[in-house]
Amino acid sequence: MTRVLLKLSGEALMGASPFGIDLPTTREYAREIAECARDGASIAIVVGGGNIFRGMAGAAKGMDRASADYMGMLATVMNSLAVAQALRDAGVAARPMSAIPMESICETYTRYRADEYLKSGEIVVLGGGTGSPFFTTDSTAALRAAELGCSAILKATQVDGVYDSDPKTNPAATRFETLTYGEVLARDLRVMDSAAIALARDSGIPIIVFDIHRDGALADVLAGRGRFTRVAG
Ligand SMILES: Nc1ncnc2c1ncn2[C@@H]1O[C@H](COP(=O)(O)OP(=O)(O)OP(=O)(O)O)[C@@H](O)[C@H]1O
Ligand SMILES: O=c1ccn([C@@H]2O[C@H](COP(=O)(O)O)[C@@H](O)[C@H]2O)c(=O)[nH]1
Repeated sequence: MTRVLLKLSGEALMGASPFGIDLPTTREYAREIAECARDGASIAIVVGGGNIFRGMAGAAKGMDRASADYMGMLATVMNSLAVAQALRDAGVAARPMSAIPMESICETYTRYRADEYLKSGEIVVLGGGTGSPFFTTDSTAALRAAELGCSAILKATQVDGVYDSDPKTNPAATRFETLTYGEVLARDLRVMDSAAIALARDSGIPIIVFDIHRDGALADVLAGRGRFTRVAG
């Protein structure tokens, strides 16, 4: 069975709203993820928090960086509860787990338990990032992919791959089909942070960057079809 780590951008959960969680959008992603799970994929999800809070933004406004980052991590726990609930509503077993203990809300992440749940066919939805400030959920995705033995990191985001500059600010940006980890780092292509790229490289885990907004995108990526950028060695 293919085991993959799906990194779901927090911003993707906003739908057309300016911030927060748009339930119809979240349910639509959940339906697609559930279908892939029913088709046999074993899926661990790391959820971002950019739709609710970004630590750097808080720090820029005068908060101390670590406190702002903890607020960001709490935002990812809220998102993971919403995603796990939407997955259950879509008919699959899904379990939110948090890197930061908050036992009346959800189970604390341990590698052993997450691995057991995945083996039994559940989807684990990992909130709280790494549990440490000064990191991101992209780094969390690379870390969890390595410790859970995932064959790929699927970065579900707002754009359909890695470009030579940010396509949201440069309409003339051109997309890559494939890149090496070294090229992403050397060219400072900021679709993921450099710590995440370095960790994926050191663990030999390919990263697939794709647009989550397209219908059927996840099933296509799992089948090696569709439009995406593959970052590997
Ligand atoms: N070279 C590049 N190629 C592609 N996208 C890029 C590049 N540089 C910057 N980006 C931007 O990176 C963004 C991907 O980040 P994403 O929204 O997935 O953020 P995240 O921090 O991983 O998640 P969250 O939304 O939870 O904070 C894209 O929306 C895109 O605009
Ligand atoms: O390990 C981690 C993960 C996240 N954070 C903080 O949370 C926000 C939201 O995560 P995104 O990856 O930007 O979606 C992030 O900006 C950090 O402030 C963290 O501190 N440690």
